[in-house]
Amino acid sequence: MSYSPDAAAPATRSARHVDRRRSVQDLLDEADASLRRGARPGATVWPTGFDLLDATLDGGLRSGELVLLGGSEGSGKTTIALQMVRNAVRTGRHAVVFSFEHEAGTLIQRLIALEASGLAVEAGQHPAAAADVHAVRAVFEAPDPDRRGLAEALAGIPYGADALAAVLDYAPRLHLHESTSDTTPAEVARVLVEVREEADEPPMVMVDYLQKVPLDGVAGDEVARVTVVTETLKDMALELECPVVCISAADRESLGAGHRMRTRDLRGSSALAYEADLVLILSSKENIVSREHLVYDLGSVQRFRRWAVITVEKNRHGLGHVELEVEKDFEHGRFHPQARVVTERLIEERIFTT
Ligand SMILES: Nc1ncnc2c1ncn2[C@@H]1O[C@H](COP(=O)(O)OP(=O)(O)OP(=O)(O)O)[C@@H](O)[C@H]1O
Repeated sequence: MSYSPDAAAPATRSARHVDRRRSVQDLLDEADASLRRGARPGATVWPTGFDLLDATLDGGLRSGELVLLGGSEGSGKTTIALQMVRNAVRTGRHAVVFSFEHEAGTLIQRLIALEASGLAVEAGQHPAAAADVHAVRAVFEAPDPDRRGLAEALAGIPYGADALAAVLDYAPRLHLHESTSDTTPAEVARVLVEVREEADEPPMVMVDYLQKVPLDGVAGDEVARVTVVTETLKDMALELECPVVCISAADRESLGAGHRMRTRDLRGSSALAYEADLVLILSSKENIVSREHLVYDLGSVQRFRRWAVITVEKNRHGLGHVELEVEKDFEHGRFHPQARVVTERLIEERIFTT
């Protein structure tokens, strides 16, 4: 399988599909030969690491899939996507994060805090016993007159040294790309081809976020641009056999009071919904829980605020319209990995705005 960065040019889409014709006989022979070689004829599965989400997705994300992750500002889109990437690289896989939003240093600090929190839980402690993102950032930003280096500096905060060791375990397989207005789809493809060759396997891909991917030479408005970027990223996922997880911004109107975000609210184009294999929408629970759960229990808003609801809006290969919830631990740049099915009734439109 080869993939040229030139193939990211939109005009080549239909041409490549003509060459992709195969008879069912050929495909079955190939699957048979794979099994006889001890290889896997089906798609590679990438567990997200969130137990119930993986169960809903028959194991996790698949090579060739375009996954859209939407949600309101600050709902935790970067956090959950980075955690999925971290879960993949921890199992020995490779990954590339194209970050138009955050600097690499910020993401690394979040990863160290995430590991610290997980280690505290493993040791039977509350996550709060571990250094949080603020404490990790302080280590990175403090002068080190004794020139002790990172490991020793992090040893000064709870679980810091072990958290660094945990990150170092997967660090060679995780690539962070500080993306800019030069990071066109062709550049994304070039980087992915490079990583795929180095790793000798397809990497998981995260794009934060889709509407920021620039396009040269495509006339028209944002709808036209988002359509081409979405189609191109889907093609890339198929050609390079990677799962591509794209964070997607929402239309400004949908962020207003009284609205529960849906796939149709993702900014730019109906192509987003058509091309995606999986659409996940993240919401803070207190914004979308039905009124009766709020009025009789005054403490419930505070409790619901600790939880985020992941709505599986589209799932091309399985059950859709599933509502799961995960507990936030944003102080440590993560969610608790044990998800639950939402038992409260959720609303279509948001009722309370505070
Ligand atoms: N150190 C921290 N302690 C507590 N909360 C934090 C910390 N850093 C970030 N947060 C909060 O964590 C939440 C999730 O951040 P994240 O970057 O994942 O959100 P997002 O949905 O990607 O946001 P955006 O749409 O603004 O990019 C945000 O509400 C943010 O305010």
